[in-house]
Amino acid sequence: MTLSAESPLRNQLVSRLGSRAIVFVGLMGAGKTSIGRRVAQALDLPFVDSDHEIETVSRLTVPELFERYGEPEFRALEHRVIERLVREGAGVVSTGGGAFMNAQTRTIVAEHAISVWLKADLDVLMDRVSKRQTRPLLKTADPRATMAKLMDDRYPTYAQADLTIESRDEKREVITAEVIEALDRYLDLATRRTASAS
Ligand SMILES: Nc1ncnc2c1ncn2[C@@H]1O[C@H](COP(=O)(O)OP(=O)(O)O)[C@@H](O)[C@H]1O
Ligand SMILES: O=C(O)C1=C[C@@H](OP(=O)(O)O)[C@@H](O)[C@H](O)C1
Ligand SMILES: [Mg+2]
Repeated sequence: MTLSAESPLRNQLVSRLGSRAIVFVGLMGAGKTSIGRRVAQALDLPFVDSDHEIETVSRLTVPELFERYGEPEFRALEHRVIERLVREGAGVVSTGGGAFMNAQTRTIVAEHAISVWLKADLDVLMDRVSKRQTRPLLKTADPRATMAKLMDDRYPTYAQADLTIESRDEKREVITAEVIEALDRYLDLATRRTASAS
């Protein structure tokens, strides 16, 4: 899906968005980084991936951060980075899979952003994460069982996001278009509600 910067649909959506960011949440492999980037491109908005931003500010990779300083330090930095990005209204922000589990991060996101949960089933997630070995949490004896446990632990929390999109085995362009349509419907409804209340 490509919307030109002058497209009326794009302009209406972006104007209804105001200073809010669009924040992607969901498990590793759900497509937050790749779909987030495409949504930003289609809407002509800036794109930031929180893992990438963390790597820039720390000058370490995510696996190096986990190894040298441990997960709690990574989580603290992740919260600070996301808080800054979301408060800045930084366009589209794709978070790492654990970020939305932090209650303070969820509060900041609820106040300053529209959250989109990319939801995928276990087979899809495992297929996608198997291509790269860059996720420390999956360096276990049984990564599939680890991912299944993370689904159980995290899905009730991801479900608190404003929108849920099934990130199934479909072309990235199809999922991107579905996200934009869902955002458009959500913002349209919110605008109507505000208009009828005033
Ligand atoms: N709809 C899709 N179809 C095929 N591959 C996909 C799709 N969405 C994401 N991917 C691929 O799956 C891998 C994981 O996606 P990524 O965006 O890094 O997920 P996340 O940031 O949620 O962990 C990447 O190689 C990405 O290109
Ligand atoms: O689920 C998690 O806790 C993590 C997800 C990763 O990001 P992606 O979800 O983009 O893979 C990255 O932040 C880190 O490895 C921890
Ligand atoms: Mg990612």
